[in-house]
Amino acid sequence: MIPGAMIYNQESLPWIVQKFGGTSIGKFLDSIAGTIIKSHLEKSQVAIVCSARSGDTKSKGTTNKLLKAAVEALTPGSKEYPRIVDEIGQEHINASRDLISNPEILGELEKQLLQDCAKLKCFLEAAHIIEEVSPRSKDIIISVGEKLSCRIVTSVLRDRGINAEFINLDHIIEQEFDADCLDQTFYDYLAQRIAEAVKKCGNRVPVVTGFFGTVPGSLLTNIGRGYTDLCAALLAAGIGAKELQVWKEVDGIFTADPRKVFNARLLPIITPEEAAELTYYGSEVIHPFTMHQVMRLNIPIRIKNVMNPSGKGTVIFPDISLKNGSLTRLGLSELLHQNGYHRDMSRRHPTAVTIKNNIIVLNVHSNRKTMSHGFFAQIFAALDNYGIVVDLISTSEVHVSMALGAEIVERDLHRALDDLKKLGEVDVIKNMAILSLVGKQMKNMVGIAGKMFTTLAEANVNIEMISQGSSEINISCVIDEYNSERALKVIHEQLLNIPRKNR
Ligand SMILES: Nc1ncnc2c1ncn2[C@@H]1O[C@H](COP(=O)(O)OP(=O)(O)O)[C@@H](O)[C@H]1O
Ligand SMILES: N[C@@H](CC(=O)OP(=O)(O)O)C(=O)O
Repeated sequence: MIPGAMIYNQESLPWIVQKFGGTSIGKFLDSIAGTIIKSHLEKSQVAIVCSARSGDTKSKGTTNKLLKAAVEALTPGSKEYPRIVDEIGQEHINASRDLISNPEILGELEKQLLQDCAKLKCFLEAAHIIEEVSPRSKDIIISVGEKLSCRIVTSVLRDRGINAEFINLDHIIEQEFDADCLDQTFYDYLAQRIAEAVKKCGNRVPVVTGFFGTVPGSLLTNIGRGYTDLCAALLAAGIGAKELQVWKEVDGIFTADPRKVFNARLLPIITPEEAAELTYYGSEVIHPFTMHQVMRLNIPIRIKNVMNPSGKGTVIFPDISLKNGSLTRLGLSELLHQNGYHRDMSRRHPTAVTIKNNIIVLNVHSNRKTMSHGFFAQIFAALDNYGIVVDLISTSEVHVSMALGAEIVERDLHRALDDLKKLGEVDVIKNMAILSLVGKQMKNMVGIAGKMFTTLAEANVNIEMISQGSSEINISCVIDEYNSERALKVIHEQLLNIPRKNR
């Protein structure tokens, strides 16, 4: 390359999609732009998808601040929401000044950032006047986070000699869809639309807002927080990428949360079902909708660490790779054996253990002496009426125990309880945790449940409820949240701390 010449995507190379989370952009943009993206451009065409910027933690990040501004806009006489927007604007300008040396690029960027913030202030002002923030308005408010973040990333890349282009997905959805039934047709449409937007960039490196437009029924309601992972997966699917890389601040997926279990092992490979189960039950490494969109097209996901870019990370590999032989092409069949999988993809040992805190248990004991048909149906109808999702369930003929995430609105819970009390005796236990042992086809591992519960008993951990679903992949129990970290550690020690030669 001629010194000083701009770097572009090279059309003959295969695509990879790289997704960067908010805290990574907040803390490591210098190395993301200067090292990570640059080095991948040598072997691939790269498309970047970014979340809204966060400082040290997601809880103090831009998306949470924007949601707070939306709440403030509804508070009579509040002066807080314009202040929050100014604070967000200033943080982004400060970050840009720290990272960009070219005065022209910086000047243009600051102008754009100020414009986005001014527009947001007007929007919030209007919401304040009409005293209404609809789900759709909330989406528009949070979309500013990804816009500001992607503008900075694009400018920093240009400053480092990479010819990047900002892509805003605000208006990507032009067709009508039924908000109550966002099926694969909708996701296929989105994948194709996002890919079209990216292809319009030609050989410039696309920097795509992880926020994707007017999702019917609202993005926050129908997809939820962490939606950027799904956006990246849809782009990977639409563009036919050879790999989706999700960059985080952890080396990959471990046998347990590495912040809590210090000798947790990094898993070089994992099946999508196992990754989904871990994500759902507390190890929030990737948005749960992400997996399906890429796996169905045989595209692997690699979780990598922005603080350790040369690490291999964890590969979530598509099961179908096994069937059509592409696993060998991906260089994974050897890895598969080394990592405790049999050829039929069952596991020799459990894969990981995870904890989901902040759980409520509901016990319903039927008031009839004999089983009346419709008892279960009535329970689920009562919960469904108030949009309450059940994480785990265990039943006998006249007794149902359910574990629910405690983020349920208190009012909805009370109303559901009133309905449930008509069916029988109900008791509610708060501050509980779900402990899940995950592993593909665990039902074939004779004695594993026995070992799990003996280990907990020996550690004096009382079990409130047990569930081994038909999924074959998860044995879960509900324990007191107070015991959760200790339980995680003993289960890891006894069931996952497997000597290398036996793995
Ligand atoms: N089994 C697991 N493997 C890896 N990380 C896990 C696991 N369980 C929980 N975690 C936690 O998930 C977090 C995900 O990475 P991080 O980059 O910090 O998140 P985010 O992108 O949401 O900011 C880590 O902080 C890690 O401690
Ligand atoms: N900014 C959004 C979207 C997102 O995907 O975030 P992250 O990639 O940092 O989890 C959120 O906070 O939910």
